[in-house]
Amino acid sequence: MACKLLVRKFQSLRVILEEKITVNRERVAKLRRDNGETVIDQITADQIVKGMRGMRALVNETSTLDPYSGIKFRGLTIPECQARLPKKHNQPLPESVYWLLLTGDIPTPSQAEELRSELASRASLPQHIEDMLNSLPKSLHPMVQLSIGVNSLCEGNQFDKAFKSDCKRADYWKSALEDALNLVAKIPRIAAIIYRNAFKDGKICAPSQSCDLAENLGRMLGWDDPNFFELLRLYLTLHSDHEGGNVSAHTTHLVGSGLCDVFRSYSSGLNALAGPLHGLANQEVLKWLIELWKIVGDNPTEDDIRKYVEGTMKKGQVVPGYGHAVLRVPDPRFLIELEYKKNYIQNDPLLNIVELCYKVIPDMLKQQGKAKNPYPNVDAGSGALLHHYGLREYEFFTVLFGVSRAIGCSASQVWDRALLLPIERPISLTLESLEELVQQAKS
Ligand SMILES: CC(=O)SCCNC(=O)CCNC(=O)[C@H](O)C(C)(C)COP(=O)(O)OP(=O)(O)OC[C@H]1O[C@@H](n2cnc3c(N)ncnc32)[C@H](O)[C@@H]1OP(=O)(O)O
Ligand SMILES: O=C([O-])CC(=O)C(=O)O
Repeated sequence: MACKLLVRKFQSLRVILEEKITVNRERVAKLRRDNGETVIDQITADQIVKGMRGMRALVNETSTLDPYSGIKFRGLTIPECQARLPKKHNQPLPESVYWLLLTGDIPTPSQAEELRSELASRASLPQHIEDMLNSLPKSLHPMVQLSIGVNSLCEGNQFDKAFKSDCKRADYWKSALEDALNLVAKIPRIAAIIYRNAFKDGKICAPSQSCDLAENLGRMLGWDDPNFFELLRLYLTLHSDHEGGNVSAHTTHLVGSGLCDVFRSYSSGLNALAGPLHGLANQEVLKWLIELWKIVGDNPTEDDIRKYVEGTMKKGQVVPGYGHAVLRVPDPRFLIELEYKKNYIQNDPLLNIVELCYKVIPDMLKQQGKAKNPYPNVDAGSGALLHHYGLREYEFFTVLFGVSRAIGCSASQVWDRALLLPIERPISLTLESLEELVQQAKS
């Protein structure tokens, strides 16, 4: 018996995906048939001991990252997404970003609306998950709470049902899509409950059927400010995806490759995001900036900033928000954050400090001579923008990153199942065997 149609109400997205999946499966089959044994790259010993940097080893359809021009979502830069995707006010709707990442197509306004309405209809949580979240200690880091909340969504997931039934492997993507839609629809409410419990009075409004994902998130967090919703739309676009090799996307992909459903895979991805060298930098930057602001006041000089940065470096710490494993230019996402400040925000002292840091820090990192990329990344500016609109509890910031990254990671997981990608299982080496391999390669 064939797998039942799980995405009943959602024919257009499903039909579009089905057509594209058929074409892309044929591409994979042809690639393997004609060129499966073709050597396309070499690996150095350095890459093996230095975090696989530059090693091209994963298939990921949703986005690509160029060291010099930055991220492209399905071939579109973020400014192109801002110009071409259906939007509300001036920023793309998160739903249109999701449609783009899932299908590779720019949605029509009615397709974006269809997805908006579908996600809004799924935005509430089962009562027992709300109760469970409400029972967590307020002191538990918000990212741990988010990971627990997302993990708990796996109960009754469609992917496990399909796996345990006689659903064909070729149809797994359909249940993966169903779960992916639920993840993206429900994660804003998990995030908002965590925020309201940890930092406010625990009361929270219900999600609205008529709002987009960003406005619903903003309202449930407790805001009633269209400008904040607009910032959230930008934030959700900027952080949604960064090709497949970053720590959170790669973790999600790896866990999913063992055929874990998207909730458990992404819960693992969230734990990966919570590392200070990755998504937690979002929080670390603001903590660092607030300390700097306290010391230097509203109108610091470049020398004031230099002194503070020197202090960070002398302690042997990284300057948060600077550097990148792939990018070799200022992160285009950071430049868009500065542009947003220029267009919408007059004279915010903390954001002025962010700009002054950008003038001073790259030269200092160049002088230090260690960081391969001395420029700011996305985390250098996003927290100060949230701070401007009154969201100041920086321990919560990476949760918003996690809400956004669910869009890219879950779209990728649908494609992992669509392309029938197998369990990921590379081979590790002991130092001894690596030394031997190096000797063999040289002789
Ligand atoms: C959403 C994101 O995940 S964006 C990244 C967010 N993270 C941060 O902002 C934290 C600060 N930045 C960093 O720690 C790093 O630049 C990373 C993790 C982003 C990239 O790491 P890598 O690819 O290993 O960087 P790179 O190859 O340039 O590192 C070389 C050396 O420069 C140092 N370095 C890199 N960035 C910085 C920095 N911002 N401040 C000080 N030193 C740095 C590294 O610690 C490393 O030192 P070591 O040789 O003593 O071990
Ligand atoms: O690409 C990376 O390694 C980190 C990053 O900027 C992201 O995940 O957004």
